[in-house]
Amino acid sequence: MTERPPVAIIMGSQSDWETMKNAADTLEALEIAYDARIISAHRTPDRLVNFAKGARDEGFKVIIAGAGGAAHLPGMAAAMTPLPVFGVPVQSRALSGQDSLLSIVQMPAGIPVGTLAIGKAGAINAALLAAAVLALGDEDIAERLDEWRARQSAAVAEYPMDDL
Ligand SMILES: Nc1c(C(=O)O)ncn1[C@@H]1O[C@H](COP(=O)(O)O)[C@@H](O)[C@H]1O
Repeated sequence: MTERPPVAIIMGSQSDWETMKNAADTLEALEIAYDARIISAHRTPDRLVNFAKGARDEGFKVIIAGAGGAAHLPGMAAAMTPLPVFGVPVQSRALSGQDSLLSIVQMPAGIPVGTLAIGKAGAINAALLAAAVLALGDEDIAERLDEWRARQSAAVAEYPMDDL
């Protein structure tokens, strides 16, 4: 039997993929399998209910949810699953992602969403946090995460250069 991906990346629209692909690429760099799906609390509510209620039984361990504007997806997913949900505010055109950020971050006590930064950095960090959660119970992932960080440190020059 092939092992089920531990991470689900869900997003409100195809238009979010440009941002959320950064989470997928980061997971790939860490050799962590994921399943990416378009699910909208607004446009595909039944798909959300089916996914969120069944996510744990499907074998997922962490959910990364990206959405823009009135970004209800991460919170609604969190309401229907006990799995940790990391929310990525996608940068909206009208309000530069401020709307996405505030929609995701300001959850009522009792249903947490771990909210990341707006856009690409948030998507990358959501993947790294997902990896950190998985690393608690998986030494191979822990090792790959350490190596990833070491590579990142090594790539930062110690002194600034002119004419780059
Ligand atoms: N915030 C949500 C939800 C949701 O929260 O369920 N569903 C779609 N959307 C967002 O609408 C924006 C515009 O979507 P379109 O580009 O499809 O018009 C996207 O950023 C999406 O995440």
